[in-house]
Amino acid sequence: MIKYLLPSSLLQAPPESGEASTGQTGSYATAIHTASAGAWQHVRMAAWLSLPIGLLGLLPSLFVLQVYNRVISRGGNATLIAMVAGVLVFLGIEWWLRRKRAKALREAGAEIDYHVSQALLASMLQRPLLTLEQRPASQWLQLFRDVGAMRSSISGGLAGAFMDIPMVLLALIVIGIVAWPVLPVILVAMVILGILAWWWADEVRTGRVEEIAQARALDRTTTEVCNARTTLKVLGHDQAVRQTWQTSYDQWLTESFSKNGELENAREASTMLLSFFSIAVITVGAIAINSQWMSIGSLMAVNLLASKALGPIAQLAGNWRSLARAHDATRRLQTVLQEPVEPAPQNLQLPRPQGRLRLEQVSFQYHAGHTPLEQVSLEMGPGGLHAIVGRNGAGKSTLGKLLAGLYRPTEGHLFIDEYDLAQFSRVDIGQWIGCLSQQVYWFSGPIIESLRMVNESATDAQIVAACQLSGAHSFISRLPQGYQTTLGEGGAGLSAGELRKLALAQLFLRNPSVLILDEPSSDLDFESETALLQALLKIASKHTVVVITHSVRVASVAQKIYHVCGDGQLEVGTPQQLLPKLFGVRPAQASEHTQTPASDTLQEEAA
Ligand SMILES: Nc1ncnc2c1ncn2[C@@H]1O[C@H](COP(=O)(O)OP(=O)(O)OP(=O)(O)O)[C@@H](O)[C@H]1O
Repeated sequence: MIKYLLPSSLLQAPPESGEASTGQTGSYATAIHTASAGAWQHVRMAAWLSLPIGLLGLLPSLFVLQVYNRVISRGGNATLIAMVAGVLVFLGIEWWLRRKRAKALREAGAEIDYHVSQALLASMLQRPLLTLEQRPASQWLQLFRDVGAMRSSISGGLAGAFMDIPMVLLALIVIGIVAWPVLPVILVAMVILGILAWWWADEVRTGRVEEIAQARALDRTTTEVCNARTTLKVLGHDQAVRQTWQTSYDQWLTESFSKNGELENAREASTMLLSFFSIAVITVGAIAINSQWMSIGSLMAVNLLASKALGPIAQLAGNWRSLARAHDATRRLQTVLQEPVEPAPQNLQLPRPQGRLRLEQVSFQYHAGHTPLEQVSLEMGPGGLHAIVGRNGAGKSTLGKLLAGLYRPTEGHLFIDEYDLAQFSRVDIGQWIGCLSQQVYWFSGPIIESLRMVNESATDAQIVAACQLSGAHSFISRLPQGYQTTLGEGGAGLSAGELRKLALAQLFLRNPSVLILDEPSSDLDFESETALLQALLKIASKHTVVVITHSVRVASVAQKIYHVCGDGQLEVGTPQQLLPKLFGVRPAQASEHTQTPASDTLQEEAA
């Protein structure tokens, strides 16, 4: 049955896809197929249960037939009581079987939801940063909602209607036996309802494309407005945004309203047709009774049987929309799940590198065509503080992301010690290369839990030491609940500088060989920047520290400066060589406020 509810082409395991350079193309491509195979046993169970349910569904009509033909004419009350008792018992059994069938279908839906949701989340987290950045959050949310659409097509009313189709056949057989003169009327009714259901299915399907496009546009706008709510408040010019949102909303509402209207028409028309055919059955039946071709009991029974025969077909017409939605959802999910992901973690304990980074003829080009780096070769570390500088948009963060293994070079190779980074997943690389990005996102919840998230085995002493090193300990200590303070979404409740210090503490807790920090001091006050520089200098004695910065103070204490020129080229030199040219100052002037700590405040276990 899954085959009918979901696009059958997707339920076959896709052919082995050609492996991309990452080696993991389509590793989740079979997720829907696997989930459907898992759900199949529940669906099969539901299908088997449908047979006795179908048979028991005939009982009320046979009961009516017997009451009219035997009980009323012969006045046998004892027979009636026995028959009622029997029917009640069988109704109880039918109710129990129906509950079991509904549970089996729910389990089938849950099986699909569970596996596909997990595959979707894993594939989202495991895809290269560059492709991750290309799909907005609203589209990811839509995909997770799509999983729900798949589930409800299996466990909702539509699946029940499909399961009841065998009942249609049984009902027709009984009608043929007890009331053959009305059989043609019912067959004609079935054909008309079937044609209408098919025709509406096509209507729904063709209209869905436009409706989906409008719904997506609305989702995108709504997500952006929600993300930018504080900015809008600050700027105080929400009128333009309201206008954009309203336009998008109106377009979606108009489309959805007209599609809903068509479906309502389909549903109402089905109900009216059922009533019409009921009258037609009674009329033909009455003529047949008058001609003594059948009894009144048969007519009463056939009235009940007709609803059993026509009900599932009428229900299908009303449920096409959810079938169309499930089809679209499954196709979208399948496309996304087939997209390339990064290699899976190697789970191999390799010797920890010392932290020597080497770029060999590396070029990097964005899909849009921009090439921030062209044939760049360089070496950093092991150890030491290295500053990457350059004008806005020159390509500093791009270089940082390449060094962190977040972007893969378009050409050339990148090594950490003797290892080529191309062979590792981001999870593997993450043990050795830690990265603090320009935008820090903090998860809601107690501070201590978010800190522990990055290193579950960290002791309390190590967490406190990492916070002391990053400068977070002093402000956390002043909070009434200290480390147990619960922060809101995105770290609401703390300042940008405080959040940056917390993110730094997380980075220190991971204790990587190489630390890459993208503008770590951008939100920090003068004193905090001084403290950070002292901490970084100390860490740089044992680790390779790469800082992307616009700060002349940071650049002045670096062992080497890497100037990203913006034309794809890179200039390397000491602060003495490059500071006067790039910042117009001498290193001594820039670093006069930065002294290495007199006492050893660095907690070795944290770094
Ligand atoms: N995901 C992306 N897709 C396409 N182009 C991008 C992407 N990210 C950055 N760019 C482009 O690449 C160039 C370098 O960006 P990058 O973020 O590396 O600059 P930067 O030197 O770090 O700038 P800033 O000092 O402003 O942070 C920019 O021109 C930018 O428009």
